[in-house]
Amino acid sequence: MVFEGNYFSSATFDKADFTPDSLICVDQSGIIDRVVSASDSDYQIVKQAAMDNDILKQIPKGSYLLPGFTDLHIHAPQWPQAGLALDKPLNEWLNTYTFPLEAKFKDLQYAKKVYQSLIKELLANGTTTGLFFGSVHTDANLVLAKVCAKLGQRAFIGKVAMDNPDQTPDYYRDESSQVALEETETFILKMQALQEQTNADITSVITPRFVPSCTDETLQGLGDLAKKYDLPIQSHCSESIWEDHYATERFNLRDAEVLNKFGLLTDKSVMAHGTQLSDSDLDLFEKTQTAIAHCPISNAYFGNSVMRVHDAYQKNVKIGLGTDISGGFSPSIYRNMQQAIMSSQMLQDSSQKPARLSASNVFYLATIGGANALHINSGQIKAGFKADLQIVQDQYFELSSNNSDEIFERLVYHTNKENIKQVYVAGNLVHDNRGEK
Ligand SMILES: O=c1[nH]c(=O)c2nc[nH]c2[nH]1
Repeated sequence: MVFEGNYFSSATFDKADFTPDSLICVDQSGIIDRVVSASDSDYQIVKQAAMDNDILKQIPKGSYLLPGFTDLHIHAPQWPQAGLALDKPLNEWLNTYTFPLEAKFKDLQYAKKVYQSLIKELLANGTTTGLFFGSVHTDANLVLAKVCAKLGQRAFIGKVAMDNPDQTPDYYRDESSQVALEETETFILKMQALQEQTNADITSVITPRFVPSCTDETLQGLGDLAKKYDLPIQSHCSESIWEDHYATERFNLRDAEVLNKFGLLTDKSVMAHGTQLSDSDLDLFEKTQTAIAHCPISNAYFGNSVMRVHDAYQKNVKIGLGTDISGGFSPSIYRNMQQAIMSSQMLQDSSQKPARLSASNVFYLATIGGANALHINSGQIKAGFKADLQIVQDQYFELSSNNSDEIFERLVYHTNKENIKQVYVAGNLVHDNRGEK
C-alpha cells in the first residue's frame, strides 16, 4: 500500500515535523519501507506504479496521516464503569466498585462482550497498541487476547496477580501466592501458543496489581518469572499518598524501592502514574530503564498531584501516556494529551522549574514515548517503522489558518472519534469510518 498526502510525526520531544505531499510506501509485512517526498526524482514513477497496482491511498485535502498511539496503561475489565464513581478516593473506589466489577470476568461471555466493545472503541480513537491489565482470571485474559488478535490491535496483556488477604476481598483474589504464580505462568504459556497459532502481535506481561495487593512471595515470584521468560512488567507505582505510605509502613522503603527489591523494575517495566515519585525514585527509574505511564485524567482524581513529566524527561526516564480506564473516564489518548497539557499548567503555577507541556511534547509521549517504553518500532512515520497509522481530518480546515503548526495544534486539541477516518496496525486496516457523517 502507498499513502499519498501530508503527515505529522514527532522529530523530538519538542518538535513535531510536518511533511507535505509525500508517498508513504508500506511493504507486505506492514513496515514503512520508504517515504518519497515530492522533490524526489522518482515520485511520479512510484505514484504511477502504485496506481497501476491499485494500491494508492490518497489522503483527502484537510486530512493528515499521523502515527497510531500507544495507550500505556489501561484496565480492560473496568471499561463498563468508565466515568463512574470518580468522586471517591482510590481505596474506596477499588473496594466498592472496581473489585466487584472485575470479579464478574469469571463469566467468559461477559468478558467477550466487554472486550469487543473496548477494543473497537480504542481502535476508533487511534490507539494502535495497548498495554492492558486484565483481571485475575486466566481464561478471561485469553479472551481479551483473542479479541485483540481478531480485531487487529497490538496488545500487551497481563493476568493481574493479587493475593494479599489484608488488601484484597475474599471474592476477588488469587487464593495463594502459589496460585498467583502458577496462573501467571499458565497464562504466559497459553499466550505463547495463541501467538503461534494466530500470528497476532500479542505479548504477555507480568502484572502485580500494586505493592499493597501482593504478598512478598508473589512479588518475588513475579520478578523471577519476568526474568525467566524475559517479559515486560507492569504495575502501579507511587500513584497516591496512600500507596506511598503503605510501602513505607510495610517495608520501610519507598514504593519504587520495594518494586526494585523484587526484581520488578527493569528496562521492560512500565509503571503507571508516579505522581509521588521523588528525585531519587526518578534516578532509580533511570538506572533501571523503567518507563512511566503518565495518566493525567486519572491523576486528577486519584493522584494527589501532577506527575512531573519534565523532570522525568530531563532525567532520561522513558514516558508515555495512558488512559487508565477507568481511573480515567476517557478511552481517548487525544483527551489525555489535552489533559496532560492542562495539568502541566497547574504544576507550573506551584513549581520553580519548567513544567508546562506543549502540544508537541504530548504528541511525542503518545507516539514515540509509548513505543519506546514497549520496545516497539512504532510511533513514527519513517522508513523501518511499523505502519501504525491514523488518517485524521482537521474539522476546522475550511475556517481557519492553514499554517502547519496551527493545524497540528488543532489536531491535538480538537480531534475526536468522528474525525479519525481510518486506522491501520502494521499496514492492516483495523478501523474505517469514512461512511459515517
Ligand atoms: O488507578 C488505579 N486503578 C486500579 O485499578 C488500581 N489498582 C491498584 N491501584 C490502582 N489504581
